[in-house]
Amino acid sequence: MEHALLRRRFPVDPNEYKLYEEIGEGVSATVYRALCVSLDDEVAIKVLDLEKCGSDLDGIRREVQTMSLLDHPNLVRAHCSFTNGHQLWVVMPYMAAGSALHIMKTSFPEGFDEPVIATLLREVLKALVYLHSQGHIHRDVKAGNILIDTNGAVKLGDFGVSACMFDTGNRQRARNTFVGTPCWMAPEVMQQLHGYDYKADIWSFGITALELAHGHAPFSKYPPMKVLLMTLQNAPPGLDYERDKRFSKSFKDLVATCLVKDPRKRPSSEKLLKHSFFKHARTSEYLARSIVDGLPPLGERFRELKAKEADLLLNNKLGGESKEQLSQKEYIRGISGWNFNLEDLKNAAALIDSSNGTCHYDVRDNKVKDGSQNTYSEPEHICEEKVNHVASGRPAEDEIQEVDDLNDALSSSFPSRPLEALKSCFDVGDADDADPTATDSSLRPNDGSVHTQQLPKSEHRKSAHCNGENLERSASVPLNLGNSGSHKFPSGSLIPEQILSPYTNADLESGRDGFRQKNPSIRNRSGPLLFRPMKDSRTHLPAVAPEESSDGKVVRRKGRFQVTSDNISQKARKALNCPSIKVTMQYALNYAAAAFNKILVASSACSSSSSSRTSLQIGETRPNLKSSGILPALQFLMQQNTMQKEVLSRLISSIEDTSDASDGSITSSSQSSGAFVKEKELQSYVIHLQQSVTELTEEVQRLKLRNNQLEQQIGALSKTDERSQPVDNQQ
Ligand SMILES: Nc1ncnc2c1ncn2[C@@H]1O[C@H](COP(=O)(O)OP(=O)(O)OP(=O)(O)O)[C@@H](O)[C@H]1O
Repeated sequence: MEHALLRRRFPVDPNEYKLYEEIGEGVSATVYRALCVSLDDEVAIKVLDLEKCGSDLDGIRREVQTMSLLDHPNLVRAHCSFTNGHQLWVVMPYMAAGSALHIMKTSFPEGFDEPVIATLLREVLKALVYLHSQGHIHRDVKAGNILIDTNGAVKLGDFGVSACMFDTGNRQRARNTFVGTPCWMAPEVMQQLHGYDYKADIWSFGITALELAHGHAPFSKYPPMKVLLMTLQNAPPGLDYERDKRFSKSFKDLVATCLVKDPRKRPSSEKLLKHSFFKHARTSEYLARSIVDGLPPLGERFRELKAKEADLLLNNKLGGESKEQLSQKEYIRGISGWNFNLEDLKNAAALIDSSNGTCHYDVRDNKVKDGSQNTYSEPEHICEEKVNHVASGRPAEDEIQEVDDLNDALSSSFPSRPLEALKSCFDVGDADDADPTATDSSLRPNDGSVHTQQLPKSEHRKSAHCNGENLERSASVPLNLGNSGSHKFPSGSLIPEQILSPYTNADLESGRDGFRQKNPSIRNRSGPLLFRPMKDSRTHLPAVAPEESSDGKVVRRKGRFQVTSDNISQKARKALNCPSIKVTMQYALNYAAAAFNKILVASSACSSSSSSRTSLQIGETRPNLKSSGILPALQFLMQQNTMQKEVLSRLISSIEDTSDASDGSITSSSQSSGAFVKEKELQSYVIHLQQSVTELTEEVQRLKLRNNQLEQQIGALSKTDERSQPVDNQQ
């Protein structure tokens, strides 16, 4: 393991780097090949737009810290990081072969051979064993994050910083519910019922194994909502088909071991490393020989892939089948997204063939696949995921009917995209709200136009590419990297205050309210990379649990929404029991939870406005709840409540519509006296606020502890410098 003290010091000045071509692109970051001039070392620089991630600067700081503290040969570790204008630059070792996904797309569209897979997975698993032992969850294990060097060295990338990528617009809301990419996402992460732990990485690891074996992840051709539905309802995917005959029994067993729906039944990473499959693993030299040698330069491959994507997009538009194809492209890019169109839910259910328990695609799908990715054109791919109705215990017709019920139940209130209507009502003040279908934003080439606040990314990319390959540019040349007027604060030492320095105290003081209004989720509650179970959304909201009604009848209660069981109509009851509506309700609850978090933030902002210091420094984020400070928050809360109540009322009445006229006993607290209910709600929110304060205090303690560790490291580094000084002088 590389020792911290022996590391070379990478400069924390953007002018010390020469940016070359673009080699990768994420949701809100672009990765460039670059040269560190003073050290004459080739590096990769990940450029994150802090304005895009502005809603979770705290999260970024925490995660960049994490990135600097973790140290393992199979993890990409940041050399240093610093701000440049509105951007955060993270300087990393350059992994010249790129990601396993890039390599597959270029040379192995059908997936790798087993020894290659075993070698890649073993290295990734070593990284996971280390991460888990340090109390971290990676949360984004996938082929796109397995980076390979020319010598065949394998490193897992994108830990830490990745989490902030979702924190803008709709993605920010997505972040509050789950993190990761749907195809690789464990069922418990999707459900968010009981939280999740490091076993979620084991599921993603199993999906990654399938991805490396087939060239794409299971369900990758489906839109996100279908992926959610299929992951939750279907039997886990595996290596069970004709085309998988080439794989050994031990590989099949490894995949089956990881892809168990119950996380408790999945092995730990440590145990998994002992699996017999890894006997097939070879050396890094083998990897270099078999998959790296002969590859065109990374920048060139990246450009070609982008050109292919652009073609696909163009074809989509011309062919008028953009929706399905865009979703595919979304997955080709490995980006998660949201699509709540009920038609998709119905289509997903319609894919289920009750007679043989398999899924199939229609002619249209096939055409799309043929025209886009040859990966999907072979007959065996046309039927790749088996749907296990025995597992779900219900015939397919029922599932289709349930989706119909769900549609019936909701469509009267929300004529189109009902879940988006819920979303927009539960979330306020977000700059990106205008386009609820903005999942597609990530699909647009040069999507700078989507985020109008920041310098356009399109220009950024244009300048990076305008002259074709190897466009060399000094980092000081504006690439919208805005040196002028910016505040540069080196953060090579990764001291949190420095990392978050583009905002001056004055900026923060004068603009905090506006800033937080624009970025309401400044405190990300999903706890990126910290090893603790996700908070159950029910800690924010009244529990979802069966309970006895006053007359002894069981009622189902979801927040303020309660249903008496014996009076509800058959149809409405069915709709409520439908997994889709359970997921729907969970989203609703999660968005309500997100709204609550914003209230917490608002109260924090109010209370801290009297302070002259920035609240973005470690240990200062805790809200100080004074009555004068909390008043605006409570007003905000009341406003929120009214909106939420409206939505819930519409939801209730839509379900009532589906029941018989005689059935009229669906009740909700919205029917109770308004003032009394509001008072109760406020009381309960205040209790939640107090709970959150306690949690924040704990988090501050944790951060302080880390800060101390950092300071010790800095101290040790300074001592080493002092010791080496006399030697230099003598020379
Ligand atoms: N150190 C590196 N060396 C070479 N290529 C890299 C490096 N880091 C990242 N890349 C390339 O850039 C791509 C995007 O980087 P990264 O995964 O960190 O961004 P991201 O926004 O987190 O992506 P995603 O949203 O897919 O998780 C990677 O898939 C990889 O191909």
